[in-house]
Amino acid sequence: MEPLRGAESTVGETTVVTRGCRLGAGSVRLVLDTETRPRFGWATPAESIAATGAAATITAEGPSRFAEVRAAATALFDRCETPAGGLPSVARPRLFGGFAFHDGDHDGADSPWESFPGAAFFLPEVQVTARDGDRWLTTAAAGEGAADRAETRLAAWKEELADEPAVNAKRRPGIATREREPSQAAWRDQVGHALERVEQGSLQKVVLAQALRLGLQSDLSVPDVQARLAETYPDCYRFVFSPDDGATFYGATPERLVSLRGRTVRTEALAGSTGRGDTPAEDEWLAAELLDSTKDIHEHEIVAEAIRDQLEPFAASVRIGDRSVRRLATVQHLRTSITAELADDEHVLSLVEALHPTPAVGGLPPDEALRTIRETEAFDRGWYAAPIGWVDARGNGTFAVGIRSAVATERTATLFAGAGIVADSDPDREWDEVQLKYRPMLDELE
Ligand SMILES: C=C(O[C@H]1C=CC=C(C(=O)O)[C@@H]1O)C(=O)O
Repeated sequence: MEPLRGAESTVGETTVVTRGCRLGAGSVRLVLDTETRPRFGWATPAESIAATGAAATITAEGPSRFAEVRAAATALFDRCETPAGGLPSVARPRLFGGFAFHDGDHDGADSPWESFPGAAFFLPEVQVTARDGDRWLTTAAAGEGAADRAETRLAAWKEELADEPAVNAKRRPGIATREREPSQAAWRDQVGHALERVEQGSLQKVVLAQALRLGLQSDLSVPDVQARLAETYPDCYRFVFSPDDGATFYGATPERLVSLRGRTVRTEALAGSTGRGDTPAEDEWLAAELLDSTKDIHEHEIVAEAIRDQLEPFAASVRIGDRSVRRLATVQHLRTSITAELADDEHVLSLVEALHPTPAVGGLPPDEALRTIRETEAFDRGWYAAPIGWVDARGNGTFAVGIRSAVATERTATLFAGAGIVADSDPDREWDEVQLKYRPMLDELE
């Protein structure tokens, strides 16, 4: 069907019909394995979702992409007919997608992001949600005969999902070639230039990233990778998005940008890192050192304060939790949870727009940091470190920050990772930190 573009939306003409039913226990893997595009996967400790096929799509470009998607999403849900009696919240249709990191084009050499617009969302033809030991199937169809098609789809997928094929997710593709951007020598120069700006006082913090381009020895199965990441990173947001037959963006990110339920906002500051120890005692020692590190606390507080400042105009109250250590398989981070109660009803995409990019992935002041990133990084960030997630008809939703991520085709993968540069940052230590942040994606490929 016609894409529903943010600016030139055709949504007003379209009626979308949704249907849903309960399926019972099981996984959502079969939907992720489908050849149909777009496809989206989302897994948290609370729920797993797989979605495929587009009953409607929304795309937008440039700085107004957040507002355009918000307007098109609202218009689309206004045209959505749900079954009489409604659907339980777990089974309600959602729009899945995300945004590019930068406002404008940033075409580095050989960008792997060709099939990723500035913003892309879709209302899936098929959505399966697993939560609390149950699975729910939701189907949608648009235009003429929509109700019949949504019902036929429901019956067909209900049957399809009754049998779960056994899958062996153990095989990794293997790595044939590696290409780093930048080299370690060039990185030292880049961090040196950023530090000069910090010393001059025009910049407090900038997050510089690196890219690792891999050629793979055999075909990559992203659903297999996601199954393995569920074992190693169960507490992270595990996501997969293939907008079309081109590349797939996937990752296991520890960082929530924002979630909104009613008027309750949950977000966090995650910045400041150290490694894992070989023993529990060494882990504890590293965590204690991190909690005591003036440089890391400074790097972290810039993020916590910026998030509080961005939320305050929307909020009746903002609560900043205690600083703690978030321990992941290969790294440990400083983390502060931040919650807010909104003064009025808001759409989650308004909060996404206000918060992105936090200084955990951009820097401070934001404009100077973004300029430094554009002038320094010789590759296209694409959707790396940008908001990815879902939104529903009520304007609720959850968005993660797309770090610990890769963009891949069957035989190539480009991994991204970055580090916050502040006064006192040491280029070689930051280099080592970036290598640790590649591990979640790298370990699943080699
Ligand atoms: C930018 C990344 O991590 C951010 C999140 C946690 C800790 C970070 C740090 O210590 O630099 C970064 O701000 C990345 O993983 O690519």
